[in-house]
Amino acid sequence: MIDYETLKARAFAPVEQSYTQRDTILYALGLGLGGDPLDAAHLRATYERAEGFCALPSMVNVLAGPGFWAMEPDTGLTWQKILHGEQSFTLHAPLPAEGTIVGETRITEIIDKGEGKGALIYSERRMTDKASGTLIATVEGTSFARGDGGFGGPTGPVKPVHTLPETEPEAVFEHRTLPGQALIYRLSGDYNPLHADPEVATGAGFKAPILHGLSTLGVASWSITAALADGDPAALTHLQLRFSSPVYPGETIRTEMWRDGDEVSFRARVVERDVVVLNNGLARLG
Ligand SMILES: C/C=C/C(=O)SCCNC(=O)CCNC(=O)[C@H](O)C(C)(C)COP(=O)(O)OP(=O)(O)OC[C@H]1O[C@@H](n2cnc3c(N)ncnc32)[C@H](O)[C@@H]1OP(=O)(O)O
Repeated sequence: MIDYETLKARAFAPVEQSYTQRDTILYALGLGLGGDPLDAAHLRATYERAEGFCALPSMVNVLAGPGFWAMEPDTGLTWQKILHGEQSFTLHAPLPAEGTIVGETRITEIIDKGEGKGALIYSERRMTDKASGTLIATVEGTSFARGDGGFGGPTGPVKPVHTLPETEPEAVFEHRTLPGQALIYRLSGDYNPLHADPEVATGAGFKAPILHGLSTLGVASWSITAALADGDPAALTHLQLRFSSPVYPGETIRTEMWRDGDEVSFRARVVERDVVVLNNGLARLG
């Protein structure tokens, strides 16, 4: 059972993470990039000598975080039933391809959706470049704790969601994920067994381990810049979305986009099952 005051005040020590170009490339491989090794856009993220090689902006989501802290025994959370509900990130400065980042995490609110429905845990991480002191990024996430509703906490306000146009998408981009993608992606720091252990996955109600939501988010982030920013991944400065359904590794993700100046509304669907997996997306270029 969640104790509202205790969980909201949970202290997270600052996390200092040094990473190299090898980590930057491993992150990109965990999005299924490199699956087309003759494609310049794939190489730009996976080969350090390629022209325009850089860290993908969405990598801020895996750096200097507290890990899957819900598994720690004193949280009161049913960690096996937690799903990633929403995520956003904003780049205040480009993410270096290697360096040392300090992340400071806090829980900003916990919303009670009711018994049998769940709880929303909102968190925020501010990420600073250690060498220069520059604020690099702000990352916000929502955990949907399906087993922990009815704890007597506030029932709102919830974060507003971005509304997509009702017209047909103006651009689409397809990316085939790898069957072993979750096993690669987890090496960037999210070791939740839900993404690797078949027994844990079936226990949580899935037919097999599901892909990390943040890997799907990385695919959509990269796809937007591949389709609308001449393949320059660093053009992406903000992205927010809601995870609407799980993805199984090996499925094809089609990102559907509407552009309005620097802003791109988007959603993504799994082609094989025709299911929307990312919804209410908003990205900013430049
Ligand atoms: C630790 C795990 C890491 C991972 O990476 S997991 C993989 C990535 N995440 C996912 O695959 C999650 C995909 N999303 C889902 O499966 C579902 O989506 C949810 C289980 C999260 C919710 O589904 P349902 O309970 O059927 O939602 P509803 O009946 O459509 O709405 C109930 C209330 O919940 C709000 N809500 C729905 N989806 C989300 C979301 N993704 N994040 C935050 N809130 C959400 C709605 O608005 C509504 O609220 P109101 O009752 O006030 O009208």
